[in-house]
Amino acid sequence: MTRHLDESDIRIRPSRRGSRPRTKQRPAHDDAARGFVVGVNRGRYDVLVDGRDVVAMKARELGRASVVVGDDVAVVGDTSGAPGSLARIVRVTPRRTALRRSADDIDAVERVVVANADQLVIVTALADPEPRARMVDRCLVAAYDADMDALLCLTKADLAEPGPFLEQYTPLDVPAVVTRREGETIVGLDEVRDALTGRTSVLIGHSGVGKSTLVNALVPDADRAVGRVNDVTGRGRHTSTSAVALALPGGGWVIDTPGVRSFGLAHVREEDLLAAFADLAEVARECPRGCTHLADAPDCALDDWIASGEAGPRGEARVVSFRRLLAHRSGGDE
Ligand SMILES: Nc1nc2c(ncn2[C@@H]2O[C@H](COP(=O)(O)OP(=O)(O)OP(=O)(O)O)[C@@H](O)[C@H]2O)c(=O)[nH]1
Ligand SMILES: [Zn+2]
Repeated sequence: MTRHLDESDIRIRPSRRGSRPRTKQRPAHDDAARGFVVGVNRGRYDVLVDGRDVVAMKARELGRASVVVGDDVAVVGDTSGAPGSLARIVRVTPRRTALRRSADDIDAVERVVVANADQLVIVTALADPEPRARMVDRCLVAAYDADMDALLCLTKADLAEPGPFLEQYTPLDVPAVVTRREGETIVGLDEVRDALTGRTSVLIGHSGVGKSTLVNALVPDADRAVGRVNDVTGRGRHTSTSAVALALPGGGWVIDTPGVRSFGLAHVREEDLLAAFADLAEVARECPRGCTHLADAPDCALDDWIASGEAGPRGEARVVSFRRLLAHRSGGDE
């Protein structure tokens, strides 16, 4: 890993650059190591530093700033990773993406759940349990709000055809991978692996959809990847509800979110979601101020676009899908 510079580096660096040696009195931490947060456990952070699993706490100077799985951090102190050692996180690099949730659909105070992930993998069974379109929509909203890509992972195709369910997402261009069980093997894993390799992916899904089955197939030595998990499949796998990052053998990370089954989306504004649909955002520039862009919004430019025929069938389908997502921000998962 290379040393990086961020704003705080620049701010604290003494102006007389050439004239080191380092003084003892400033807390600049320019000797800090760079780390990647792979787990959070009751105020302790599992941080990967140069391939070592280091346990760290937040330095007091970070105050109430949050540190979450996926964060790129600077650590000082004992970064040996030796048993009983404890390092300190002194800095969090500005996040590229931030997956957020509100406590519920009314509480607009959100918190970040995972940082810097590239895509949200929405794991849904095609049957047993029945797929929940509304929950998928809500995950899509969360992904787009986070500036992440979305990937549908439809499991149990041995029990039901993916076609009808998948069609709902065609206008949104959500990519999908489909898996099924044949005897003891899961077919379709290669496609899943291709979609995940080299990227940081957050997996989310309701209980019973086959998420653990997937994680175990993708990360055979999930235990060692984080250096602290003792039972990958059983209960008690993670006593906390926080996320954990597992290294993929071919590169990239899978972030499992055992406690995160749904998202409060109160913090997501129309414009946040609209930004993920460049074509619609362009049209909506003509909207009246404060337009909600919902079906009942007066003079919404999206309606004119459809009425004029300019949108075409595909544009119209996109508007309908976009509005469905907007509407599903509230009202829970069911
Ligand atoms: N028919 C079928 N069953 C599957 C498939 N994938 C997983 N299962 C079964 O579905 C059940 C649930 O799988 P898990 O991997 O435990 O599901 P999970 O989403 O991790 O659920 P929790 O562990 O409760 O969070 C298990 O009995 C699996 O064997 C599949 O592709 N087809
Ligand atoms: Zn509008």
